[in-house]
Parts: sequence; structure tokens; C-alpha cells
Amino acid sequence: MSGSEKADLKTCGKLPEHLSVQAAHIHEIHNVPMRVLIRPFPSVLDEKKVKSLMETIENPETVERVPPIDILWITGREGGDYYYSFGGCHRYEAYKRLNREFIPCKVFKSTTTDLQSYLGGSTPDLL
Ligand SMILES: Nc1ncnc2c1ncn2[C@@H]1O[C@H](COP(=O)(O)OP(=O)(O)OP(=O)(O)O)[C@@H](O)[C@H]1O
Repeated sequence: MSGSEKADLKTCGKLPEHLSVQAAHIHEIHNVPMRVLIRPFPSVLDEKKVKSLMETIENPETVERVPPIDILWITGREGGDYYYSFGGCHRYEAYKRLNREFIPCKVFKSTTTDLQSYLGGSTPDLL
């Protein structure tokens, strides 16, 4: 990953190209419990956008306008499941503030090598 992609992630930009392309081929949307999502980077938020998204999500007539967030599903070396979320900062925050238990996600299977492209030397030893 280039330096500029890393900077994008830290400011909650899009997924790196190779992951977005994979995500584009996954059509299933899962309602994933908010509590299982691991978000290693702090969000930089535009308050107006969060509030606008909250309104859109709360209205059954408009909620479909909000696409699912992309998450990485990684299996640890002893079989544990880990769900990493890097982008979708405003949607995640909107669901959180609405006290929603679940958030719609596109889940795609990833490896610890994929995770390393985000976290580098800070990548944890997932069990
Ligand atoms: N009221 C709304 N405000 C903003 N986006 C909305 C709204 N309703 C639907 N959307 C859709 O929700 C998605 C929001 O994605 P966007 O990239 O703007 O933010 P995010 O991915 O949640 O946060 P970030 O890009 O900062 O990580 C877009 O696809 C947008 O079209």
C-alpha cells in the first residue's frame, strides 16, 4: 500500500483498491452486531453528515439509500473470528448514536496478511 492510501485510512477514507474491488463482487448483506466490530482508527467526523445519515436511517422510506459498510472477516490461528471495520465512519457513527444493535455490512473473508496492509507492525496476533 502506498503512503497516501495509509493516510486515507487514518482519516477514514475508502478501502484500499484491492479490497474495494473484492467487495464489489460480494452481493450478500449481513446484519452484523455493532459490538463485534473492531475499529482500530479513530473517526474524523462531519457532524452534519452524521446527523443527516441518522435521519435517513431512521426513516423506513429512505434507509435503503444508505449502503452497507465493508468489513473484513479474519479467522485467527486458533479459530477465533474477528471483524475489522476501517471505512464507513459516518454510517458506523450514525448507527451507534441511534443505539442500533446491528449494522448492515458487506462481509468479505480476509487474512492476517490483508490486515497487515492496514495495521503494519501493530497487527495483533489473532488467536
Ligand atoms: N443523509 C445522507 N447523508 C450522507 N450520505 C448518505 C445519506 N443518505 C444516504 N447516504 C449514502 O451513504 C453513503 C455514505 O458514505 P460516505 O463515504 O459519505 O461516508 P462513510 O463511508 O460512512 O464515512 P467515511 O467515508 O468518512 O468513512 C453514501 O453512499 C451516500 O450516498
